[in-house]
Amino acid sequence: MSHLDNIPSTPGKFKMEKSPYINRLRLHSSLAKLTFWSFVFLGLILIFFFRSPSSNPLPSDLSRRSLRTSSWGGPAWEKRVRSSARVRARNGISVLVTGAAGFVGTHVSAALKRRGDGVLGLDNFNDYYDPSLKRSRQALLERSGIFIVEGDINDEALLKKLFEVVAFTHVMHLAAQAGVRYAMENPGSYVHSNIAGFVSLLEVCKNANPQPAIVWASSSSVYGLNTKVPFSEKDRTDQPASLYAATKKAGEEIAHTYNHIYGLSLTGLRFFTVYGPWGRPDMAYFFFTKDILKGKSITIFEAADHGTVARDFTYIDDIVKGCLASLDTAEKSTGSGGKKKGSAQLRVFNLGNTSPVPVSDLVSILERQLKVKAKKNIMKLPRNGDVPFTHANISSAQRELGYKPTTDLQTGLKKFVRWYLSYYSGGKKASG
Ligand SMILES: O=C(O)[C@H]1O[C@H](OP(=O)(O)OP(=O)(O)OC[C@H]2O[C@@H](n3ccc(=O)[nH]c3=O)[C@H](O)[C@@H]2O)[C@H](O)[C@@H](O)[C@H]1O
Repeated sequence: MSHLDNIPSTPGKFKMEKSPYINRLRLHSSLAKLTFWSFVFLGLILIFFFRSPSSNPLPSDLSRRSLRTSSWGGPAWEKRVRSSARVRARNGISVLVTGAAGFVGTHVSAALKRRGDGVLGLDNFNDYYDPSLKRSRQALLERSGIFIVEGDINDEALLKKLFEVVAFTHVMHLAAQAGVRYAMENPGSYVHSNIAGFVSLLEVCKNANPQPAIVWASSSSVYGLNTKVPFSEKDRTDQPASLYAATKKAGEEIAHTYNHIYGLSLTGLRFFTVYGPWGRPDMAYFFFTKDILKGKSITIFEAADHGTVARDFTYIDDIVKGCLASLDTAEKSTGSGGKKKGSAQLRVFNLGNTSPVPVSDLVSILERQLKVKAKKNIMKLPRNGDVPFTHANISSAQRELGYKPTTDLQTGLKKFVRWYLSYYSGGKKASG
């Protein structure tokens, strides 16, 4: 019988005085096991921290929509960031564009780069609509030397790092959860992007030294159920019809707070139903085009008593001009390192087209341009966030920014249809 045969099967019953040698052996083996498992545990913790720079766990519905920050940092990454943000024109500005792979973000980034400004993009590439369209926009921007960092505006560590690498003079904040109807399906995503994300960005901007001037996307939807037209910036904005509108309105109040406490220069732009090439597949003009071409029926909403539903559709190039003029006229923030040194600029502008068009007319224009008759299904405007009409008064933007829209819906849709046909005939499938 060997010594080991004496070890009782139940360790707790082992008697030290009876077998001191075996006891020592057990003690050594326990210590070895303890050390081994401690190393494994430590290793797992290290792997977890090194692999996720964004340590905030996200709610499952948000993580599903791929909002996690992918890996960033390191000398090669910093070099790309610096090179993309390098100003090439005399008196140029360096701009961090959030939501750069989005519809407006792509157009604004490209326009800034064209005039020699430094541009760095940031986008989380979530799957609210077909991410492959966002990747195509990214490829387009890459060709003109714009790098889009893949990350979420809620990732303050990443934002801080970006400001350490580049002293941005301006932020064009376009990252948002858009869409008025989707807010009933996924309300959390609106709070996450439009409120928490905006605060996270402002926190980093307020601590930056120098603080950047910020221009950001509000929305025509803040006018909610107002009946007085055209909508003016002086009108009330306290009756939002959707959670989307409510989060944009909250953004305007949050902007006031950061301007008041920290001296951040902030300009909010109330966009009116922006459309055009590289647009958003969740918007009516886009999916109407897709469905008309497929022979699928489309639903056209009508207001009470068969009333017309109309929008002040605004072409993307006009919006881009308004964005650039806002950046160019933005005064510097007055604070530094989180401290206010004096009062700073706080502005809100309508950027619309000033000529509302009934949705039924939008459909007629599409039918003519696509040379296909739409199968129409008329339905009462559902109570899901939609408002019956929008109409912008743009006198303030005209005066302060020199903003003057020049593209009517017919001309703008022609450009959109041309892009749509060429993009989706190139092997891409319209989805989302
Ligand atoms: O200005 C804004 O701030 C917002 O503009 C946009 O919202 P909206 O003006 O509602 O655009 P969009 O959905 O294209 O519906 C257009 C019209 O088609 C009607 N509509 C819509 C769907 C449908 O099936 N049938 C229909 O008639 C519908 O009733 C409406 O009259 C952005 O999506 C939003 O993110 C925000 O930026």
